Amino acid sequence: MNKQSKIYIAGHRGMVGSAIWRALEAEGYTNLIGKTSKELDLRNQTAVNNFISTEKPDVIIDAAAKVGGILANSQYQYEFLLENMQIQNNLIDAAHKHEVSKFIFLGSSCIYPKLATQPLKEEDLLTGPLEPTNDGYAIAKISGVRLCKAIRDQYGKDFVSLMPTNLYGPFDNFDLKSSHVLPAMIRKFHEAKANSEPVELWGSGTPMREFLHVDDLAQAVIFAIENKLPEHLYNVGTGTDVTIKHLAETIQNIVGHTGEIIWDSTKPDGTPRKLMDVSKMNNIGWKASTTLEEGIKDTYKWFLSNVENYKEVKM
Ligand SMILES: NC(=O)c1ccc[n+]([C@@H]2O[C@H](COP(=O)([O-])OP(=O)(O)OC[C@H]3O[C@@H](n4cnc5c(N)ncnc54)[C@H](OP(=O)(O)O)[C@@H]3O)[C@@H](O)[C@H]2O)c1
Ligand SMILES: C[C@@H]1O[C@H](OP(=O)(O)OP(=O)(O)OC[C@H]2O[C@@H](n3cnc4c(=O)[nH]c(N)nc43)[C@H](O)[C@@H]2O)[C@@H](O)[C@H](O)[C@@H]1O
Repeated sequence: MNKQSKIYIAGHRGMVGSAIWRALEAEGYTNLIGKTSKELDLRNQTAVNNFISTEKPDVIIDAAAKVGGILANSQYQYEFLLENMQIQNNLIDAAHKHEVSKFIFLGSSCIYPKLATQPLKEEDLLTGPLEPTNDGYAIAKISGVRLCKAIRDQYGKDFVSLMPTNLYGPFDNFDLKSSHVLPAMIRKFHEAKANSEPVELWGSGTPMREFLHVDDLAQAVIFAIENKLPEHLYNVGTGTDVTIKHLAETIQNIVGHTGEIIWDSTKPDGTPRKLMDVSKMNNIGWKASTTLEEGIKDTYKWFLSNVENYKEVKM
């Protein structure tokens, strides 16, 4: 790819899409295109097909999806399964029909079996039952991985799937019903700190999670744009994880909250652990560089400048 290649970032206003856009601009890419969901509903097959046939991008990055934390995923399984399959099927098939030369599909670490041996290797895919709280979302993402693999194997095209671990950073979703844990904790501790009120967190605090700053993921995507990756599927993470309790204490310290933490055991824990084996991606040349503490500080700083504009998401 050269710096004038036309790159369509589906979902360019989201946390991931906007980070990829910023990173590509910073690298000197000049021909980026994006559409909001109002301008182009990616669930609409005809509209997607027309858009891709008119624009003829060289590269498509699929960062558009219905995304949410553990509660939203478990409550809206139908929408997470259906809408994600619609969005990715429409994009992948239009890219195939209109000779897009590179397609980067973004999935998630929840595609791997709930109780797979840790750390999770790419080869663990489809070797056991999924975590029930995100079964719909995971099945949609697995089908996206397999669709890209089928095109790659059958037609020799450069379609590749990157599986990021739990992500966070600027433009994250801070809506408490639909967000992931890290932005939820930032908001909860921030709002409780003035009066040292107690903060209620979900589950037992014992599950372990790996967290990657979204700017590091953006670098992995640029790496995949600039290199033809030899395999169809790569894990993208830091290779280290922490307990949810440790995450809570770290965020509590950074935000400056001094009140009590209460664990609400009526809320689900989800999968006990999902640490990625990132050796494949590390061995070909990409590595995460942001520490969890630096990343949380950066995200809290962003949150403070945008505190008036919480993204309240209707699932
Ligand atoms: N967040 C994480 O922890 C995480 C972890 C692993 C993988 N990922 C993956 O990364 C990708 C992006 O996630 P994110 O966190 O950036 O989510 P996000 O902030 O919610 O952004 C999602 C984007 O998708 C677009 N979108 C959703 N439905 C659409 C539709 N019907 N038509 C057109 N556009 C639509 C939205 O567009 P509008 O803004 O225009 O409505 C939005 O920009 C997803 O594939 C997700 O699975 C995320
Ligand atoms: C990356 C995504 O991760 C999602 O799983 P998953 O890591 O459990 O998603 P999270 O919603 O980030 O939750 C991670 C852990 O943090 C706990 N937690 C504690 N307090 C809170 C809180 O206030 N809000 C939230 N949201 N969690 C909280 C939650 O119970 C769970 O054990 C999947 O459902 C998706 O499919 C996707 O893979």
